[in-house]
Amino acid sequence: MSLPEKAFPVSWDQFHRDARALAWRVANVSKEWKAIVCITRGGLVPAAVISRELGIRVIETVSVASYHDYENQGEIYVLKEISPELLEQEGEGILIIDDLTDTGKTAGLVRAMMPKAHFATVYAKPKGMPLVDTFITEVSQDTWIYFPWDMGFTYQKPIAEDHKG
Ligand SMILES: O=P(O)(O)OC[C@H]1O[C@H](OP(=O)(O)OP(=O)(O)O)[C@H](O)[C@@H]1O
Ligand code: HPA
Ligand SMILES: [Mg+2]
Repeated sequence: MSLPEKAFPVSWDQFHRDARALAWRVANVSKEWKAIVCITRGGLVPAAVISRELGIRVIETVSVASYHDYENQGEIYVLKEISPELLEQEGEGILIIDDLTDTGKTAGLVRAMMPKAHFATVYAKPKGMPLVDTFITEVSQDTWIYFPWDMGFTYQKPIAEDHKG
């Protein structure tokens, strides 16, 4: 697996804060969201935080999978569709949540299913930005975001050891 140039590791604390900030932002867009549609799997965690903050109890999932590694996105596929009742009115009043948008391919695919829904992600890279309505933090395209659910504690070498001649 190839590695990106830059790394942006996110702790659980940071993710919780950023997801809560996203809840504040979308609360200012509407007080009456009919439901959240979260894009699994990454959208599940921010959807839980936003659902709690805004009291939205109807949560639907759409499962889109694509990534193999940093450089090769691979084919994009829908593993689970949105239930037909939620697709009525082209997604009006629906809040779509994902953890991030990168190339924008996932966002483009789900947006096409519900053109009137509001699309929100916690993080956004420049290529995906035009496809989302609200996001919290911009991250450069050559950065890989490391989410807390993908990580574990490991030993860190002291900085001085890398500088020994
Ligand atoms: O803007 P894009 O280039 O389409 O990339 C963004 C998508 O990629 C990741 O999901 P992934 O497909 O890896 O599946 P996962 O959520 O199950 O990890 C991430 O959670 C977004 O959904
Ligand atoms: N981090 C984690 N998953 C991802 C990313 C990223 O930067 N881009 C697309 N899926
Ligand atoms: Mg995803």
